[in-house]
Amino acid sequence: MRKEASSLILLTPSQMLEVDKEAAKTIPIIQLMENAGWAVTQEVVKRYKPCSVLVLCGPGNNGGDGYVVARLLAKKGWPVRVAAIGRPKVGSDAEQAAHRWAGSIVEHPEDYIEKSGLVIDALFGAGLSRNIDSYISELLRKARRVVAIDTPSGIDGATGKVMGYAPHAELTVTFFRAKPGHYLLPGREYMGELVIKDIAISPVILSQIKPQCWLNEPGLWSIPTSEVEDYKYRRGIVSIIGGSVMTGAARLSAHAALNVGAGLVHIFALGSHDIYSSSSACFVIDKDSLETSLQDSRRKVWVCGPGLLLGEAKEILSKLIASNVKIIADAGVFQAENIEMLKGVSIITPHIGEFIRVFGEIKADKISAARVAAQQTGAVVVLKGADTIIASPDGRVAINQHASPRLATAGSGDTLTGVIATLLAAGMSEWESACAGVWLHGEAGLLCEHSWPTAEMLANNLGKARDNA
Ligand SMILES: NC(=O)C1=CN([C@@H]2O[C@H](COP(=O)(O)OP(=O)(O)OC[C@H]3O[C@@H](n4cnc5c(N)ncnc54)[C@H](OP(=O)(O)O)[C@@H]3O)[C@@H](O)[C@H]2O)[C@H](O)CC1
Ligand SMILES: [K+]
Repeated sequence: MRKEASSLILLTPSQMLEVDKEAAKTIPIIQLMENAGWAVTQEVVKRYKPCSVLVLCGPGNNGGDGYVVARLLAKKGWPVRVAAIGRPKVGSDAEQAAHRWAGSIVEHPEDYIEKSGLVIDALFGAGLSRNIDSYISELLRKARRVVAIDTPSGIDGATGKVMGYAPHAELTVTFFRAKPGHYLLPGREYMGELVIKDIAISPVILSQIKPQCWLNEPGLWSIPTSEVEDYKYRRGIVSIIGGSVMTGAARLSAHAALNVGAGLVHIFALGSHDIYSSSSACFVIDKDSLETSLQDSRRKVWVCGPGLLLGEAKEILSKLIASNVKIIADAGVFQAENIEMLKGVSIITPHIGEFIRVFGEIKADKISAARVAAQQTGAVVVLKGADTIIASPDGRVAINQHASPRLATAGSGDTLTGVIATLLAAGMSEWESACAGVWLHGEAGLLCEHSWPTAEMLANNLGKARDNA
């Protein structure tokens, strides 16, 4: 089902704290905590039969949620133990929640954790501020089945990084909106099933927060549908530079473009035309010079990079930039450690190795690095990986989790470039084309998950993927 763009918003832990502050103006935090604890309890009883539960409560509001869960599960007759790892501050909401827990508090959770049927991890959530210490990591290591409140403790909600240690949860229940760390790797691997629960915070607050990050799903963008009066020029023309030596990449890009609905695909071949013209009767192979081809005002979108040698990529890219066409740069273009060369390009699609070659090592995290690269080049950056990040020069970021590891096959990137080019040629914006292209590519991979897809198989599934968006 198509989701509302608002439900795809991801909030960093600091934005979430702002939300809490705003929400507290109308609903007391203790009530939000009750709602959060109730939401977790509901999800637990839905999935598990009554069993012995150990709730590990931290000193902050994450711990506060834990005390509520303990109380509600005990009320349902479940055998519950609570361990307080750090006491809540005097007068805090978490302290109030702790007071409402009438049961005992175990002093040595290490004596019970292995024997507990379920461990509720309510140690740290949005307020995680440093690495988990060795006592806590050793304790968590002993847990057999973990349900995490908000996030498994130790996962940085902003980046998905593991701060020292984090348990692998079976279920993670978060509230209002998810965080980037729920979907970025390695964090995503620690969530188990992720459930986002409404705890009565009004979405109106979001307009004050000005979110900049989304999960990449249909709803964030929409792809033009075919119309009765469609004709090839309205569907859009994609022009692809074909390498002189490595000809497979441009052919795959072209194949993908046609399969995902391009009206027309031109290939401008740098070497012999033969291999390109014999690949598909549907490709139009340019006979004119590049300069003449560029004068055709209907040909607004050009793909430069797949299968190109460095010298070829450099020379052609500068000519394309000078012609003011929209360019999607990939592969061959990233052989140069040169950011300047990319200024004037619309979309770049590097994988992590290519990204590092051009922009240098990732110092902080992938989201910040992709944002900076987008600002430096003025291009939408598609940082490809199992958690592809799409970053716009205006600061917007989308995280894609809609993909299969089986997409990691030779030529897969070339097909992605062809898809994005097609959407751009169909009139979508750079940002939307990049986001939608990444999702369609993922969907095509998921459609052939029963096998080990080749890039050609991926390309063949793109039409169906477009219909599913
Ligand atoms: N809107 C909502 O979604 C609501 C969420 N709720 C829950 O509240 C938490 C966030 O609560 P907060 O109190 O801000 O933070 P935490 O409970 O996650 O943790 C803060 C305390 O933990 C200490 N801390 C942090 N990291 C470590 C560490 N590695 N080792 C030891 N102690 C640590 C921190 O200490 P400081 O020295 O940094 O101050 C704090 O004492 C959210 O996750 C939800 O579960 C609410 O229920 C309301 C609605
Ligand atoms: K937690």
